[in-house]
Amino acid sequence: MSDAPAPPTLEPLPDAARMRATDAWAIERLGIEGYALMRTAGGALADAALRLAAGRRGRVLVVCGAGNNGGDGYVAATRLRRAGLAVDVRTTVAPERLAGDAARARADWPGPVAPWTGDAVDGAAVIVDAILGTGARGAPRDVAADAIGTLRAAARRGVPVVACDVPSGVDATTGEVPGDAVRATVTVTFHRATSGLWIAPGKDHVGRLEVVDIGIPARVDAALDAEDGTPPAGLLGPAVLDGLARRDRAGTKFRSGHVVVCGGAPGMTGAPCLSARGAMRAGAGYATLAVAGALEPVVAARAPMETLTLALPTAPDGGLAADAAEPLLERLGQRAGTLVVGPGLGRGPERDALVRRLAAGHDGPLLVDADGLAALAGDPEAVRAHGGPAVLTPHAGELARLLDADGAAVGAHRLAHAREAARRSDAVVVLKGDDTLVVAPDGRVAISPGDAPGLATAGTGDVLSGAIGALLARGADPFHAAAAGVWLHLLAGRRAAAARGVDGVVAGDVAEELAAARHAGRPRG
Ligand SMILES: NC(=O)C1=CN([C@@H]2O[C@H](COP(=O)(O)OP(=O)(O)OC[C@H]3O[C@@H](n4cnc5c(N)ncnc54)[C@H](O)[C@@H]3O)[C@@H](O)[C@H]2O)[C@H](O)CC1
Ligand SMILES: [K+]
Repeated sequence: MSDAPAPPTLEPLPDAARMRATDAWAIERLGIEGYALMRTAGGALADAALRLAAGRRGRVLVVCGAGNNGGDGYVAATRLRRAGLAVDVRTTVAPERLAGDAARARADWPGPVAPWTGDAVDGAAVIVDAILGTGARGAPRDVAADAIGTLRAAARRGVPVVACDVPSGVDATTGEVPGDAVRATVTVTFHRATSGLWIAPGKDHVGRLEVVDIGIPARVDAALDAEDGTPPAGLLGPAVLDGLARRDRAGTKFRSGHVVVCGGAPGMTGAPCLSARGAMRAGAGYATLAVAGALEPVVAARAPMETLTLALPTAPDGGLAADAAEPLLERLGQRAGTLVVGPGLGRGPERDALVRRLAAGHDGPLLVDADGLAALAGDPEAVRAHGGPAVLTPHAGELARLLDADGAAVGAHRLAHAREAARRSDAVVVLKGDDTLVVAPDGRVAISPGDAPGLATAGTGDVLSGAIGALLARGADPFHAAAAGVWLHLLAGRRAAAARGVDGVVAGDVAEELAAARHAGRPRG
């Protein structure tokens, strides 16, 4: 059973290399003048600065770097001056280092250009950051580093900052912030937002994001997609729901998808129940809670009434025993189940052995979450023993443990670590956060737009595991199931917050809202 083959079309988020290729294609193959692109870009930057300057007294400070990002800054300065504003242009490099369009933009600026000094921010009403763009490499160095630090301090004091294309110091591809970075009020980016603008920690420097059409035709993206093996990252949106299988008149509860949630331990019986509830509300026709026999009565009492329970061997500590694997595998095989292992599972050698035996023995879709991931600490390769589609759903701390990496390093290099986990496990990895990243072993990436603070509460991860499990059970391929599950969960979180207030949301509300999230705007879906 497989869903529609066409991949969902999400808003593309190219990396810096793809943006350069796009630029080059438009200029070299379509004959679009590079300086025309720069004039449009700089004009949009000036418009954003004008809006921020309204009602504020003082000069606009435009800080220009060595490349075309600085070139956009000179164009913006020229426009702002023409609009009647006092403009102070500062440069982080000697003007003779400028070349090409940037040198031309510098020459077209009718005012003086002074070298960067820290006191330039004094009395500035608005600052335009045109220091580093998609051509930046590594942590800011030299004068650029000094200027970025000063701009950051000015922003902290409340001076609005417009970033040109990307806040200087943020890596446009990965969202990494290797040194200091500008914190923008508004980031004006050109043609398409790059992936780094949506990935933490860079995402937190972007402020309001404006994507401006600078006249590069969409067919350039299509031509480059056809040339490249791996498409650019995509921003999750409603299109991710396209192609998901739906129930039909001739269907049965098993055809709607069977999810088996394996988890639960003394003191943690709610987690598997929330996961099962998420699965049922995301479309599963049938859900089974596979738990330690000693806990089965408790779980049965708490579980959604539409679910079944399966009592399995209990370990001396009251959680699941390693030899629960065989009866569970038998049940999975009988009823073509998707296995979600981990919610509230608890830790310890019995669980370590159980998770490994399940991964190796189950050949249907598998999702490993929470304590299930802890059982694979330092050994994501263990998932490779699993023959079928697999999804891992760690948050940063769980991913650090899985990879035996430093927690702070995972936070600073989220995309790189998610990619490493996907490569080593050969599974789709969902690295959870405000910028949830969905990464496939073949290099595909989908990024959540986030902005659902109501989800920051206990148990919402369990609901997500069930939702993705339901989509896997219905036959979606693991990347599509994971991406669609993350999107539905995000919408459900926003809906729950709209109904209850951000601080009143509990995980059960999110599970209940999954159904409405799936059907919103798609009455038949
Ligand atoms: N997207 C488009 O189609 C257009 C984009 N435009 C703008 O062009 C920049 C990219 O320009 P580029 O010259 O390639 O790179 P930068 O401006 O980012 O400058 C690179 C320059 O900076 C120096 N440098 C690199 N790394 C560091 C560092 N870590 N510390 C200090 N200095 C550094 C080095 O000298 C490099 O040469 C894009 O962002 C848009 O703003 C076009 O204007 C319109 C079309
Ligand atoms: K910039």
